[in-house]
Amino acid sequence: MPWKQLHRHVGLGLGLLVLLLALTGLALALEPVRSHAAAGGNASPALDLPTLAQRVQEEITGVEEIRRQPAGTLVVYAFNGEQAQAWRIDPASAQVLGPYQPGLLPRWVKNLHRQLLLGDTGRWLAATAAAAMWLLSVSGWVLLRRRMGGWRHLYGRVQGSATQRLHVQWGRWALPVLLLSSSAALIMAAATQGWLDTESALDGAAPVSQVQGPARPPQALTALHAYRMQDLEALRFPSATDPMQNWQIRTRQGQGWVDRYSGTLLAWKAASPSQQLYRWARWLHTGESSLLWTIVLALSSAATLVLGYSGLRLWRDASKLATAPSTIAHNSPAAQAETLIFVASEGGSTWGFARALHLALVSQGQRVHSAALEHFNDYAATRRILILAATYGDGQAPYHARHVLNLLAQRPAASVPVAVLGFGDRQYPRFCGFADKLAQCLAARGWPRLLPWEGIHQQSPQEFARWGRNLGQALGQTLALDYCPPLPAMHRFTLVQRDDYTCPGAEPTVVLHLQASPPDTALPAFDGGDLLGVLPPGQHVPRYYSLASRQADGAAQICVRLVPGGECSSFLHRLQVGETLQAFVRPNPRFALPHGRSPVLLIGAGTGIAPLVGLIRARHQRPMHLFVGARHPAHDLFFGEELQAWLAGGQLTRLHTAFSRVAPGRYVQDLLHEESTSIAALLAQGAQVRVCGSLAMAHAVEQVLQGILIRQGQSLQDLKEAQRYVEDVF
Ligand SMILES: Cc1cc2nc3c(=O)[nH]c(=O)nc-3n(C[C@H](O)[C@H](O)[C@H](O)COP(=O)(O)O)c2cc1C
Repeated sequence: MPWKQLHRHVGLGLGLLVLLLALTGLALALEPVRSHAAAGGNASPALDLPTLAQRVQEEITGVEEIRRQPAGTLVVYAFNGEQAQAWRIDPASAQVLGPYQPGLLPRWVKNLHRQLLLGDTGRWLAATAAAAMWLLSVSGWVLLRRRMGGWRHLYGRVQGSATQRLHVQWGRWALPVLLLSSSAALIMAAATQGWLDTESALDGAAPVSQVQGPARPPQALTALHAYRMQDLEALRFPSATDPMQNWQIRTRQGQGWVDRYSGTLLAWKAASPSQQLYRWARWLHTGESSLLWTIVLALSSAATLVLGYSGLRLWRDASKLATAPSTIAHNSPAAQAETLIFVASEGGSTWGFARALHLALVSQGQRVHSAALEHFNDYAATRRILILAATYGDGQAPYHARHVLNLLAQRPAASVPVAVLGFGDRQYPRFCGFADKLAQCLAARGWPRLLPWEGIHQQSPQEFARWGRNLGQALGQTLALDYCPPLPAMHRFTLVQRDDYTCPGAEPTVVLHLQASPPDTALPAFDGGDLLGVLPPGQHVPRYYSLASRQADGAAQICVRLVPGGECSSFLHRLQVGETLQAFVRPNPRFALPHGRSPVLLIGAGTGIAPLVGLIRARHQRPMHLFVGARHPAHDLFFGEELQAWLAGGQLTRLHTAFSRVAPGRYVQDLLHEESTSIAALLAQGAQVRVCGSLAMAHAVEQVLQGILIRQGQSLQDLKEAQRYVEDVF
């Protein structure tokens, strides 16, 4: 079932109605909290039922009925001569507390909630909103499970943008409650339509007493002693003028008649299953007799507002990103195209890359057809197939392409060469896992390979352009793929300080201290390890640099090595104090440290030290061990002075350094080898590991740590899956 479409269409179509009911539901949930507070003021124990009835009868003339409201408030209805009266009474003494006046505003809100002040039509609309909420909850669960990679990971760390995280985090706590509450609302709506027997009035054929004599006072009615006060819903007194009438009682369990002359039970009618169901539904939906549940309901109503807001933003972002094949210009019919492009995408961004590739090939004079991956096929005219595939969950396919591997495994290979390009993120344990599986499956089935499969990290425009050049070579053409996914809003930063490092025989490096231009209230809060996307003047492709500081540190610090011919690094190296640049912050929540006391192993080399410094700055109050590689202690140990100060102050527990240009010439992986015993001990204590640096360094580090872990009966994959081992690789 297309759950995403269902969730989206119901949310967009009926969202306003659901939000109105959520708002009024929130107001109504606060009302029982108020009456609980009012009823809970008296700490003395409540009277038993016969005593209460006796005292009420003595104190109030013309008593007809005592009702106990779900929150515990007792109301006595009496008819004094010509006038109907209602009094609130104290459950502990039966004394009159004052006249009973239900508030007008809560009644108005209740009407708005139940029938939108529109009578029968409104009741149907409210029922529709309940059904919409139910559908949103069910589809939300399915989508949540899919996004998190299974039920087991449902409450694990959430990935994605701030809005995605907001939607998932609120959703996974609120959904169970919203599902229960909307199911209950549907049952209540069925009852309102008369499809369910709820029978709440004290009526029915009243049995007649067989005994004669004087009527007994309430305390002498033996049957009345059997009922608990907390179960009572209503007790109706027999009429003083009609000797045939008896006592009637209604409790949660059912209703009965007590003989006014003998005090025995004349008849008892237990609540039917549909009445019980209705009671449960009312309890679940209104939380009326439980303060705790009322608070939970109020919170879930508030969550609906947050979910509505974040859902709308997600929809807006997705519709900006998604480029369905129908909106791709020059999309030739599949059977006539020389090049077929198949796309697997969950969030839509891969479609942007596909579109750029499509247009670039069309501009070379090719006939190109782009389609979603589940339409994978080949035709007589097909000369090549290009697959662009994102990875989701834990190395899995985007949902729409979930059956593609089975499909490929069943079909015979054609002689058409195929290239697979993955889109993913190296911080996930299975980088581009789905593209990898696709490439393996195609190779196993015997499809010729146009290019070795490759993975693009974090939608990097540079990596995409490089792959384009390789593809061009394979096709004997020049292919310039100049595409960058839509960027977030830019902010202006001013350079306030620069620390230059020059190392003989190596490219210079600079640490830049940048301050957002005041007053920039729209700049999101950032942490060490998040990324700064810098846009050099006249360019539209950003370069990402890890942040070595938090917003609380006053300036955004980045560490930039000059890349020969690199436009962005050259621009940053030329930047002088007082000059400005355009940049934005991209959150990197996977790299952040989770709360806890377990030790932390920070491993990095070169400019890779920057995000690790950002983590140390956050003063995590836990053992922090830094392993860092550089060329020479005097030339390129970035943040060297700060590191010494943090070591002296205890913010950093141990600092291990390896210098490649100082005899005997060691790298960070050599350090890890030497310290393998202490590292093994830290890992056994549940250490968190963060690694940052070049791909080559990250591989070397992985190998050493894998060796240590195997001796402990663990593997690096275990650590990655537990998100204890996270890499930030460039
Ligand atoms: C919930 C979630 C899970 C992800 N899982 C993986 C993964 O297991 N491996 C990987 O390489 N990338 C993973 N990614 C990163 C995406 O594949 C990457 O951002 C991709 O560019 C998204 O493309 P799309 O917008 O077309 O779906 C995940 C992203 C999210 C939000």
